[in-house]
Amino acid sequence: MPPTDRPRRIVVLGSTGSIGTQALDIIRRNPHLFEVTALAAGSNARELARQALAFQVPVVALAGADGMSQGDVEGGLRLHLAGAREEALERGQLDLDDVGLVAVDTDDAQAYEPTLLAGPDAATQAAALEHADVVLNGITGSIGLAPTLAALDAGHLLALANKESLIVGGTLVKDRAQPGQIAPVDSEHSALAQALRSGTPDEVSQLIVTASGGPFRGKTREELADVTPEQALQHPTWDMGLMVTTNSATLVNKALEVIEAHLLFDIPLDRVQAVVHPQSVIHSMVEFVDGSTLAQASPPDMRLPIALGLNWPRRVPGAAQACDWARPQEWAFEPLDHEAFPAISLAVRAQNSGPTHMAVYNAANEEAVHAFHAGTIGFLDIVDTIAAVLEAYAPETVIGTGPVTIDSVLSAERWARAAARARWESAGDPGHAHTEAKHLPDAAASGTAGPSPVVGEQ
Ligand SMILES: NC(=O)C1=CN([C@@H]2O[C@H](COP(=O)(O)OP(=O)(O)OC[C@H]3O[C@@H](n4cnc5c(N)ncnc54)[C@H](OP(=O)(O)O)[C@@H]3O)[C@@H](O)[C@H]2O)C=CC1
Ligand SMILES: CC(=O)[C@@H](O)[C@H](O)COP(=O)(O)O
Ligand SMILES: [Mn+2]
Repeated sequence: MPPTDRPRRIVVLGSTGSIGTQALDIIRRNPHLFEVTALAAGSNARELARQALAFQVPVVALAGADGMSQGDVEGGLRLHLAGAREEALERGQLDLDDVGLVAVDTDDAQAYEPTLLAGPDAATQAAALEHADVVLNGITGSIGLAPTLAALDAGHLLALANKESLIVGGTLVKDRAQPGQIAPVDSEHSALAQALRSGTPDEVSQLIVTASGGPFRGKTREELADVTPEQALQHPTWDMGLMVTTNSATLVNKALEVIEAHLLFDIPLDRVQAVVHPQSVIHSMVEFVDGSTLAQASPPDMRLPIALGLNWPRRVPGAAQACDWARPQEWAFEPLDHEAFPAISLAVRAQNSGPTHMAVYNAANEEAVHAFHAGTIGFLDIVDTIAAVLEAYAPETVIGTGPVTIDSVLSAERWARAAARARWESAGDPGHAHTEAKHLPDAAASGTAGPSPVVGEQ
């Protein structure tokens, strides 16, 4: 556990995203508790540079867009740092996403010379920095796996928003973590962790993960056929990044979260259930063996679980607004519609099918979500793609029969991404993508298909 006699040194991975910018707001409001040791982002060099200068961050990491050379990524970051310095010297302040105006001292701006990390492994290197205490993984997607493993191997507390890394890594991630080394940031899992403090493990009867139901709650499968990317991004209660917002609309997010709860809290999958709660005020519940159910409630604001994750296991006073009990309000619950939204039952079957099936599920979903937003496939094709790719997945031919390793997870992912893309790339009729065996990649050739490994190049 990080020391308590000085501010915790925080590494923020995904600092330019929804989780990352809200984390910086918490850090800024609590300088006695936190200081920023490193920031890492994907391609938003401008915002990253402004954050780095405003927070005087010693290490700044940028992956860069696909195909960019390390030199170009670093060069671009240097240019943006110079631009941020110029603006700060001129105005005495910088306006940051979610943080607002931050005053920048002239001498600090002039003297600022951070260490730069650039390229695909930059976030992983930042996660492994020796002098850090806490790594917040707020990267989107299974590209967050290598940084998650690096943070655990370095012995840091891992404040985990990037659920994908736990789900695709499965026991590989769990086995690397010391007890208590992962502090959940996902709102439902933060809620569960808080409620679980009320009883011993053998007193827990089941975990109940709440779901907003997304923007299409109540729609039938037929009604979902023509929904647009714009509609899918209208989340009823949360303001989040594109991937997780789309996943909320398909209920893939809830599917991932059910598996996440199972893995994080060592509860058998058949004792984790999901229920729709449209207000997103109760973030999840734990039912105990005596019939008692404990719920964690707060208005939907990720600053609460982010702050608790950064300061785990202690709370951060004033992190977010509490419920207003003077105001009339209603909290509703309703069962899931598994027919219109089959993502959760699909995930439960996948998790029970083998240790790499959820890596295949997630990779197929990531590809399909990008294709949906590119206008290549329809909304229903997202989960249909996951189902078809899982159906075609033969682990013995794709990854062999040995024990599961990082490399085999990455091979399964590569195969799944290629299999998903084959549905629309070779279909010839992109608007009506569908999977047939002939469209799927040859499993034996999967080692050469798809993007480069996430971890394998370290
Ligand atoms: N947003 C929310 O409220 C919640 C999010 N989560 C989870 O948290 C994670 C982040 O979500 P969210 O903040 O919404 O996502 P966003 O899309 O808003 O942000 C993603 C962040 O990841 C960065 N990134 C992408 N690729 C890399 C890379 N290779 N190396 C380093 N950084 C990279 C992006 O950088 P850039 O912008 O520069 O490309 C950006 O900073 C997801 O796993 C999500 O499921 C969970 C609960 C709630
Ligand atoms: C805030 C958070 O944790 C998100 O993962 C949220 O849960 C998404 O809402 P859904 O319940 O609609 O998936
Ligand atoms: Mn969540």
